[in-house]
Amino acid sequence: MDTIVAQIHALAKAADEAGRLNIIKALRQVQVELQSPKDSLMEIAGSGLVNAMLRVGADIGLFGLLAKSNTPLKVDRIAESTNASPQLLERVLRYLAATNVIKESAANEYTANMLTHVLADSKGEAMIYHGFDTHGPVVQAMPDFFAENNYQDVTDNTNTPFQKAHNTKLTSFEWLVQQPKHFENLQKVMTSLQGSEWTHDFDLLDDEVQKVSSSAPQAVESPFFVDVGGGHGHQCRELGKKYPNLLGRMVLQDLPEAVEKLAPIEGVEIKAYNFFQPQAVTGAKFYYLRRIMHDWPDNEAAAILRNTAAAMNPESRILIDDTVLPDTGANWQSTLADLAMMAFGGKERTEAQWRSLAKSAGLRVEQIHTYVASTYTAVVVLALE
Ligand SMILES: C[S@@+](CC[C@H](N)C(=O)[O-])C[C@H]1O[C@@H](n2cnc3c(N)ncnc32)[C@H](O)[C@@H]1O
Repeated sequence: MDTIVAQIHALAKAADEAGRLNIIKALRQVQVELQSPKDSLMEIAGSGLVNAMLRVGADIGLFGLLAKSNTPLKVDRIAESTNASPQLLERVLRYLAATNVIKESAANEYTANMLTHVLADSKGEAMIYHGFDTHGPVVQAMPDFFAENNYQDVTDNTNTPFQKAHNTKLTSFEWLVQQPKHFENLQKVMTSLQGSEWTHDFDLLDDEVQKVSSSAPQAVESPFFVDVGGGHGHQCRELGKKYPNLLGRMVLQDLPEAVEKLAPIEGVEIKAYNFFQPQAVTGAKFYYLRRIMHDWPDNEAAAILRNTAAAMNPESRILIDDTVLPDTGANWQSTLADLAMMAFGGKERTEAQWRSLAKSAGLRVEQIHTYVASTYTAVVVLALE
C-alpha cells in the first residue's frame, strides 16, 4: 500500500495543475467504487460533522497550537492551553485525526499535518468561519426553500435561501456589511483564492502595459487599471509587483465597509464606490471585475456592466475574471461554486450565457483568455458594441 501511495505522490509531483486535479478526481472515483453501501451511508450520516468540529477547533485555537509546536502535544497539554476538558478533547481530537485534519502521533498525542497548517493560517480560519457561520445555515435552508418555491431557479436575490437562513429581507451583501465579523471573513477568504495567474500569457494586458511609459509614476488622472469590487486590493498589489510602471495608475474600488479602514497600498488610489451607481473613473484602459459577476443574477450583473460601459471610451475594456462553465462534464468544484452562488442569487455562466449577458448591457465579448483550463477560470474581455 505504501508503494502505491508513494507512486501516486511521485505522479502528482511530476504533473502540471491539470494532471494533479485529474489524479485527485481519479482517487475520488476509486474511493466511491471501493466503498460498500454501508460505508457510503455512514459517510452521508456524518456529513456536516467535520465542519462543526473544524469550527470547534478554530474556536479553541487548536490548529494554531499544534502548528506552532515543534513537538507533538499530549491531550493534557492541549487541555491546559485551550481550557477544554481532556475528556471532551480526547473524543474530538480522535475524530479530527481520523478525518485527516490533524495527525495522531501516539496514544492521546497529536501533531499538525499539512491541512492543520492551512487551517492555522488566518485565511484558513476565515474559511472555517465563513463556511460554517455564513454559508452553512444557507446550505441547510436550501431544501425547504426550494420546496416552498416549487423548485424554480433562483433569479431574484431578495428571495433566496440566504434570506431564509439568516432571517433577513436584505440581500447577501447588504446583510454582510452590517455584520463586520462575517464581512471581514469573506474578504480574507477572497484574498486566499487565486493569485495573479490571470496575467500569465495574457497578450492584451502585456501589450497595453508596454504602452504605459516605464519612466516616473504617472498621475492617477489617467488611470489604467480599475479593480472594481477589489476587496482588500490583493490584485492591485500583485499587478504592481509584476508591472511597477503601473504604480500610480491603479484604482481600487469597493464598498465603504471594505475599503475605509484599509491601510494605504503603494501606487493605488483607494476609493469607496457602489457599482450600482455611475462609475466615476472614466476612460480607464481596464475595468477588472474578479469574482463579481458570479455574485449577481442577470439583471443586477447587467446593471453593473452598464454602469461600467457608460464610463468607457472605445479603447477601454472590461476584464471579467470568473468561471466559464463548459457545456458538459463540469467538475465538482465549479458545480459546487454554481450552487453556492445560487444560494444568494448568483450563478456561474457558460460562454453562451456570458455572451448574452454582455449583449444585454451593450457590450460584446472580444476575447476569452482561459488561464486555468482545468478549473475553467478565464478573463472574459468585453468591449463596447
Ligand atoms: C466575492 S468578493 C470578490 C472580491 C475581489 N474582487 C476578489 O476577487 O477577491 C465580492 C466583492 O464585491 C464587493 N461588493 C459587493 N457589493 C458591492 C457594491 N454594490 N459595490 C462595490 N463593491 C461591492 C464586496 O465587498 C466584495 O469585496
